[in-house]
Amino acid sequence: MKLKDIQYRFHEVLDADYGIEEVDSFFFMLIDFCFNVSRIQLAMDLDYQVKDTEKILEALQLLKEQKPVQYIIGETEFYGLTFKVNESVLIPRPETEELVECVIKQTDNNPAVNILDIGTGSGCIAISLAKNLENVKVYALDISEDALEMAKQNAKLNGVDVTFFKVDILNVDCIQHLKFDVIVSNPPYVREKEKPQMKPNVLEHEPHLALFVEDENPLLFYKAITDFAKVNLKEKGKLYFEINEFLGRSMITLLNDNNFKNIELKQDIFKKDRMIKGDKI
Ligand SMILES: C[S@@+](CC[C@H](N)C(=O)[O-])C[C@H]1O[C@@H](n2cnc3c(N)ncnc32)[C@H](O)[C@@H]1O
Repeated sequence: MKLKDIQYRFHEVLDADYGIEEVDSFFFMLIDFCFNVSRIQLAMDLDYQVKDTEKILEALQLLKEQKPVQYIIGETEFYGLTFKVNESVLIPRPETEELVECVIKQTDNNPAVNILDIGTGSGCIAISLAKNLENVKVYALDISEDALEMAKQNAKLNGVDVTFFKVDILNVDCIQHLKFDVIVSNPPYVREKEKPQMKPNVLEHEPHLALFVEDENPLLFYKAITDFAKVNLKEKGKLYFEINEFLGRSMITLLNDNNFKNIELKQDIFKKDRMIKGDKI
């Protein structure tokens, strides 16, 4: 079968759900994954033929069912690194790369540093920091055994040493003895009431444990992590959060009320409040 005919079929089946550009991007990712054929190779040979089409047509069906392409392929890219992903971990987002960038810039020239990533999921934050910073010891925790399994595979894949713990940060007691220079977290922050605005591929396939928090207590995780940081950050240690774009002001108040200083609220590339940092005095 000609690849061009498969591309035509992709557009026929998926354009109404995703739009032309996104469907092309799925198609090119999938021909690379299924046949090891690049977009350029196809452009140079428009009659390119493939034999075993079962895998790509199955992927087309899964996309129609709103399964994210990253779960179909089983991996994604984050901060220039490859991460394995499955439905037990959130697909790492570009906004989170900005958080990593910010931690790296502010940690770069420091001597030996202990870092903790809370709610590590795929391990994307912890592993990117371990890969890009020298003289760091990186720890990461999550409540989900399955997510930790994936994160451990990703640490191995990227050749870094990260110590993982299974911990419920809302009921934490077992790592009280460790002190950190940096604590970073992208915890669950989507309020249940925001569900109607979410796309079905996120809502139906990504882990709700990673996404949602009750409407009545949207800062639940931030409060617990701030309390934890008050005890477990070293003096002058830094606390970094990715945040819900609607809760920037409340987050400033939370950090202020807990005596954090040099608070910086930052926006992402879409000009939405997305990151906050505070220093423990
Ligand atoms: C928004 S995801 C972030 C995943 C990853 N750090 C990232 O940025 O892509 C939040 C993570 O917090 C974890 N989590 C949820 N409740 C938790 C709890 N009570 N204690 C520890 N981790 C929790 C979820 O399993 C999920 O991996």
